[in-house]
Amino acid sequence: MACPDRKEDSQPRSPSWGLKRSRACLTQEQVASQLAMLRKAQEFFQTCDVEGKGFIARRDMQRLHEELPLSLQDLEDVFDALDADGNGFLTPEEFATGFRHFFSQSNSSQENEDEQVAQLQEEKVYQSRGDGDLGDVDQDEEAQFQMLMDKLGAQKVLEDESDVKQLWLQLKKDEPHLLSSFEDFLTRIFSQLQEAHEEKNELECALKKKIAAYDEEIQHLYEEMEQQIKSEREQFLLKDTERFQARSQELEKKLFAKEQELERLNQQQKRLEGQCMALHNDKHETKTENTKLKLTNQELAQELERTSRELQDAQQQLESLQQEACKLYQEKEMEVYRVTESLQREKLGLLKQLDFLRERNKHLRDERDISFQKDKAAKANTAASKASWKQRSGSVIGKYVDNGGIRRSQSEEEEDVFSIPRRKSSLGLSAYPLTEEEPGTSEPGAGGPLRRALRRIISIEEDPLPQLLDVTTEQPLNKCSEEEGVPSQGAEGPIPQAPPLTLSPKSPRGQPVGKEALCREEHSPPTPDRLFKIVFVGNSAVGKTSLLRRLCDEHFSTGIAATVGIDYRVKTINVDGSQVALQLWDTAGQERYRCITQQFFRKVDGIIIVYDLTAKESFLSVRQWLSSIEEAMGGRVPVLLLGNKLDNEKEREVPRGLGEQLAKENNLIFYECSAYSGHNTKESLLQLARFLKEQEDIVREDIIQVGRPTKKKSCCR
Ligand SMILES: Nc1nc2c(ncn2[C@@H]2O[C@H](COP(=O)(O)OP(=O)(O)OP(=O)(O)O)[C@@H](O)[C@H]2O)c(=O)[nH]1
Ligand SMILES: [Ca+2]
Ligand SMILES: [Mg+2]
Repeated sequence: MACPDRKEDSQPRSPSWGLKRSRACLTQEQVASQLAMLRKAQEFFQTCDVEGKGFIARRDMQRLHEELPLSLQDLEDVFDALDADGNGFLTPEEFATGFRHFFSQSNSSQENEDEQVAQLQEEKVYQSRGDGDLGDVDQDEEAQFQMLMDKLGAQKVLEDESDVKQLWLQLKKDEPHLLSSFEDFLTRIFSQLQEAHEEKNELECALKKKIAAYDEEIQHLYEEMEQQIKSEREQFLLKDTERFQARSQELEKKLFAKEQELERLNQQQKRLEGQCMALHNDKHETKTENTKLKLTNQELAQELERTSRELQDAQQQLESLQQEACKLYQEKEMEVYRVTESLQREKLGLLKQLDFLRERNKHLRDERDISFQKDKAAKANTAASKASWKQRSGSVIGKYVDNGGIRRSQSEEEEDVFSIPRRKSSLGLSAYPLTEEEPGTSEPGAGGPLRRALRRIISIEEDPLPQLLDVTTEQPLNKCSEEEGVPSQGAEGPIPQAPPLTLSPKSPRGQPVGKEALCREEHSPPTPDRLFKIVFVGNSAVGKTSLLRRLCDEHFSTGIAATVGIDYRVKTINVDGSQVALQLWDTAGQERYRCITQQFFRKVDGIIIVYDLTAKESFLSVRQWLSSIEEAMGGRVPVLLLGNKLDNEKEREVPRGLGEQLAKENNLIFYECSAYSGHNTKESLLQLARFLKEQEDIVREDIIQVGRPTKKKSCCR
């Protein structure tokens, strides 16, 4: 823009410009000028775009300030005017369009100026003419020429009419006939020029249109490109966003997984913490328990110490008691020995008496025979003589002389009288000397000796009841003490009172204590041929007394008081065809009576340990009972273990298996029974009795084989 300005300024009225203007009336000339203008515009554009960017920025325009005589503000205005779309850049097209526009404007202003100049020149010519001598003629000619010009419309085409005017004036003057030709020529020329001018305008218009179309196309392309870039960018952004989203999703997933993992770990940690806490608590509890147990342990140890001290004391006491007992025993033995001696002396006396009586008897028989023969002769007195004999036979001797039937009752009587001194002389001496002498002294054919030899040698009379028993007032016990009591009074002098005929070979031993009970129960069966002494032991309230009552009375009585001291009953049972009398001793289970009970162990044939299967501790005490039996008898006695109260199954505390196991371990006979229902009571007793019988049978065989007396008791266990 500055460039044309500059050219305008530099050559405003140059003759070449006037030529150009005249040429522009022609189409070719117009095109050529347009091209030249474009070139110029291109040149100017390149000048402005020093860096060759392809566009001009505002900055580039401002640089021209130094080269052009324009202010910065002017340059700014120029730039704004050229920047048609106002984007701050001037494309070559914009530049060219602007340039052309500017040019055309400046051209039209130039034309106006030119016209004015021409008028001024014409005025000057006219003035000069007016100034000359030819004033009127010239004015005429001038008017004519002007009219011609006007007619031709030359003003529009010609810039300088002076040449044509001079030529026209010359012709008019010199050759007026040519003037019309010249005027025709001018008319033709001017019309052609007019046409060319119009053509040029048309071309210019077309060019403008084309440029506009071109610009539009470029604009369009530019827009398209921009659109494309935009879409590309959007696409790229979209892709990027997608990628980003995918990536973020992936990351989110990962994050989620991590979070879950974290959660899981957290939970695990919590669980572990809980466990830790629980363990800690446990530990704490265990610790406290431990300390408690330690304390208890210490206490127990102290108690143990105390108990062992007490035990020691008790042992010492026991030892002293034992020594005392031993002394007493020896004293007793001595006394027994003395009594036995006196008895033997007594026996010798009695034997002498017996001899005497036999003699006497013989004598009497002889006498009777004689009198009988005498009476035969005198038959009238038969009845009287019979009566007198009966009265006699009432005497003791008569009884003795009588048959076996009488002999039995006699032996009973005899026992009543004699058994007591013999019971008193018990303990070891027993009836041995008696039985040895008896075969010789007794009548042959009495049938007794062998049988008696096989009989049980020891009977319960050998065991004086402990003095404590005198306290108990149970019926059998009273009888026992009565029996004991009566003869003991006469023990000092039994010989004078006893009739001489009482020593019977048929009486192997005294009737056992409690024979009354036995006789009461067993009236019909014959006298039992064996007797065993059995003792019931076990904790208090296990049902020993109840069992005894069930066995002897065959009923269960409620509300039994705890047994005090010792009591007994006799029960005869049939064991495989033979009658066996069982002397059943009931002991007190309470702790304070234990020492009394233990004294009984030494002289028993069998022991029944009872426990209550609904009370565990009673079962646990069984081992204590076993050891005290072992202590007293050395394990030589058969033991029956009874678990009582089987009827009360729902309160059972001791499983059957435990009882069986204990029995197996200690080689015991074992039953579970009920005194209440009677279940297994007889069966168990029968089993024990059978065992005792078989055991005794073996001993008997041994005695027969060896042919000498053996100690009765044998071990079965
Ligand atoms: N259900 C049931 N109760 C029984 C049975 N035997 C005994 N009893 C009860 O057990 C309690 C004690 O019985 P006792 O026979 O006096 O016991 P004990 O062993 O003689 O006791 P001490 O004399 O103190 O040694 C009583 O209340 C009886 O009724 C039984 O077989 N079944
Ligand atoms: Ca622009
Ligand atoms: Mg009892």
